[in-house]
Amino acid sequence: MNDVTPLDLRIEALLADAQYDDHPLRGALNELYGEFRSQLHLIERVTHVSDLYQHMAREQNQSLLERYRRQLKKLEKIARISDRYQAVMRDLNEALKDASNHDALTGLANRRMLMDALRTESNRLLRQGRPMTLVLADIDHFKQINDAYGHERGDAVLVDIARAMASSVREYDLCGRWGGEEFLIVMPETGLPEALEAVERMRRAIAALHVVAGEHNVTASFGVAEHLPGDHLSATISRADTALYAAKKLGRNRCEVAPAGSQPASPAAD
Ligand SMILES: Nc1nc2c(ncn2[C@@H]2O[C@H](COP(=O)(O)OP(=O)(O)OP(=O)(O)O)[C@@H](O)[C@H]2O)c(=O)[nH]1
Repeated sequence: MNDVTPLDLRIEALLADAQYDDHPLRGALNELYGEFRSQLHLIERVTHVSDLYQHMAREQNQSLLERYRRQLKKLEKIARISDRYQAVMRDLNEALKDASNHDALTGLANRRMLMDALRTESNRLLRQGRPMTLVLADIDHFKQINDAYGHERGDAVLVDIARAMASSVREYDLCGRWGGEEFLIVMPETGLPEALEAVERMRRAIAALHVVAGEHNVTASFGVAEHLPGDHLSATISRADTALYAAKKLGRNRCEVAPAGSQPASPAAD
């Protein structure tokens, strides 16, 4: 409501005064004042509607802001869940990769990982023109452990021997389980003299476990073959195997070195 001003009071008093009833300007003043009041009323209504509109717009803005904040919170929650899900998937993938590359019993590299490493290393060494050495190790009289103490004890001995061998090689050598009670050690950029030193460390570490198999302390035999750039992998593995067989024949708990250069196996497996 508009306030009544002193001018309003004055005009209203003039219009009410009987002495001006016949004044020629009275009618015009009355009309003008009436017009003024109705314009004022109109302005008040427009102002009121505008206030209402602004209030509604403010409310709408606030509810939009509120909805935006709620959506943002939901999105943040979804992003957190997605991050956690991705981390779980990453861990699962790692675990899967780890399981597919490692032997479940000993934790060493399995045959698949050994073959991958062999291919990678032989290609790298071919480019660099450098040798590597492969060592096949086989536990002696292992069957007697199983026969005397049971398969579980045999498994435990395999784990101990695997640990002893892996800790006897350098960190860039790869010691893996080739199968059964047989192990393969890949020694990149390694010539025969260094490889034989590592084999001797392994042989001693196994003997030092003092695991008894029947009448024997458990030992291992080793076959060593140098892989020169250009050699076929399958041929080198085969030479190491032949040398291992020779070590067994010559009394076990020893190492034999394959003669250089002979390529007995088919290169098709490379
Ligand atoms: N406990 C256990 N035994 C295994 C495993 N893999 C292979 N073997 C056993 O290892 C034994 C290997 O026996 P053989 O091949 O006769 O060789 P060995 O008794 O070690 O004799 P030499 O190699 O000639 O010195 C077998 O009895 C297999 O059952 C395994 O994962 N766990």
